[in-house]
Amino acid sequence: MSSPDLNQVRIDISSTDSQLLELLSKRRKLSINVAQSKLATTKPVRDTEREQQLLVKLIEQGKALNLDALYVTQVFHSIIEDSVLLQQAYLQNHINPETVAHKVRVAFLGQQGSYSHLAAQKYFARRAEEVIEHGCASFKEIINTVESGRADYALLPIENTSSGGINEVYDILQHTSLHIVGELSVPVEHCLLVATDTEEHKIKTIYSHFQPVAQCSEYLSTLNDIKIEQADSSANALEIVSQLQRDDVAAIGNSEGGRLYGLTPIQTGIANQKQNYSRFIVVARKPIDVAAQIPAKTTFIMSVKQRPGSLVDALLILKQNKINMCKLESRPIPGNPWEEMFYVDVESNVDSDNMRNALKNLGEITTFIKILGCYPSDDIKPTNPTVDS
Ligand SMILES: O=C(O)C(=O)C[C@]1(C(=O)O)C=C[C@@H](O)C=C1
Repeated sequence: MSSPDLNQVRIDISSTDSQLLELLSKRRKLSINVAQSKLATTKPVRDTEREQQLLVKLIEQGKALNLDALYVTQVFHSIIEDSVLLQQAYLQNHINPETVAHKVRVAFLGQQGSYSHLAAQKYFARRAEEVIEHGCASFKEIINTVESGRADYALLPIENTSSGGINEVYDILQHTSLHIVGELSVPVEHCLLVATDTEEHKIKTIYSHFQPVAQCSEYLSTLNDIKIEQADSSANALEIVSQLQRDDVAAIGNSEGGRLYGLTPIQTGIANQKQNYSRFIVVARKPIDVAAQIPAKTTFIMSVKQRPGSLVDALLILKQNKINMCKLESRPIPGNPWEEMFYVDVESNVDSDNMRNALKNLGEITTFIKILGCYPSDDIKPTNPTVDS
């Protein structure tokens, strides 16, 4: 048998890919139709039972076509995630028409290639056709840029799965007039990046923002005689190393950002936790409404009376109203030694009856309470198909 002609096979592959794209686009239009129908019925966007039925059927059909179950599941998890995000965006635009914009100005920490820059690109890819980027040198500058109207949104990293909460951001939230309008989690894959053809044992100085240093502490402790030089951001570290062009310096950063500065990774996956994620919040001058069909989160801050059990009493109010708390952080209140401000994230829409009731009751027993924002939850967990094997 003569072997297939590569050029012809490639032409056939390209044509099949075009058909796949057309089908994906057709499916997306159907997702919008679903969203329109849910708008009228207020049914939730997510229907995991339907997803499970879909996946089981698709796995079965896939088997008959020689496609393995894992592959089919992965492809359709990604298709369904897109469908959910698309529907959520449609419903959010419908309920907040004033936020629909062709062009948005976004402030973030650092410059091109920083994790915040990559997160901003990811978040706004679905929300605006044009993003005007506004890199800032500090969190204060970011907040100021949005408060003064020079940018529409800011992205702030709030916590990381390795190094925990970012205190400076929590403290800033106590005083800003901005509101949380969104969140997103991005995988943080730290690498050791270099500008020349060098090796790990030759590195004497590592440039990095202090957060990656904390997140990679275990790897860094295995290196001998290393000096850590602090940079303003991860991207700033990449820029310095790119300018120095030395065999004995390296930066901690992500490989995508490194590419922008002509750097190559010599070690990958150097974070303490292999599943290293950063969660960002998106803030704006005006609060938004969250459609009832979408899972929402509300963030509020509160301080309680200095007496036994006051925090427990506050949390019991959430329990009595069947509200799940997904985060609790405490930070000192400047000028009030040993008093704490509590940051609470709950899985609830601020406009729901339960949440209104809880906030009313909390108002009666707390010494201070302020809602920082209500926003769509970023957490789209893939549905598990029940596969009989
Ligand atoms: O069928 C629905 O209700 C949809 O919203 C569509 C769809 C899908 O894309 O297939 C998306 C989200 C739901 O969780 C289930 C299925």
